[in-house]
Amino acid sequence: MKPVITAFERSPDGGRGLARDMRVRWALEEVGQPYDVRFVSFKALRELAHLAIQPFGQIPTYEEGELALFESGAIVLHIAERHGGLLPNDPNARARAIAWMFAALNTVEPPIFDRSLAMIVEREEPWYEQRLRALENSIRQRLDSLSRHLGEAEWLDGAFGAGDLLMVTVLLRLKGSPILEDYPNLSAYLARGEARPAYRRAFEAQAAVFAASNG
Ligand SMILES: N[C@@H](CCC(=O)N[C@@H](CSCc1ccc([N+](=O)[O-])cc1)C(=O)NCC(=O)O)C(=O)O
Repeated sequence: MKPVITAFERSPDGGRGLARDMRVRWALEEVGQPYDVRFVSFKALRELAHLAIQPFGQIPTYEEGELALFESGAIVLHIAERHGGLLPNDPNARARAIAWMFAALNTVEPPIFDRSLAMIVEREEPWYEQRLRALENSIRQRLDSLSRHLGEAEWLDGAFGAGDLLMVTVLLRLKGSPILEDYPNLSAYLARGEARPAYRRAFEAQAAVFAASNG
């Protein structure tokens, strides 16, 4: 049975893969699991039918038989647990890989996401420049630590896994920014993620949705 995920019928990110269905698409492509997409409008996000599976009125969701899941990180973890290839079998290595999933979403993503949101909705505020500087300092603090951990390694902890998948989608939001260019090993790490065939298939799929909605 093919799982069904939800995504924006018209993504505000212009097909750049920043909406969080991208990480679910990528995980499904990495494990070779075909899936269907139910596209939702911003209006539909607020309707009871969607709130019943996503209490915060957002995408993505993941439905498979009786299971309905929300939270992109939890969905990636579920996919990794149901299929091989995204988490190590060794219990300690698996636990460390899950720690990196949390680090991506809980430690690194927040200032990066908040900066991208601030640059859209807070530009006119009197305190915008100060807030932007504070957010960029927080981002640099996180990237200093991440860059130091990664060093010249290919992935965060051994083979590519769910923690790398999430971390790459987090860093994607900084692609092309002067901040990321200050960390050559993180720019190369992002490029390695983007070069994966499964990433390319997921990226092209979400980009095609935007192109079709823009047609
Ligand atoms: N913690 C949740 C967060 C999900 C989430 O942020 N969903 C967003 C889309 S991805 C975040 C996002 C939003 C916009 C852009 N963009 O580039 O315009 C990119 C990414 C959403 O549904 N927003 C609609 C709403 O809240 O009303 C998860 O990880 O699943």
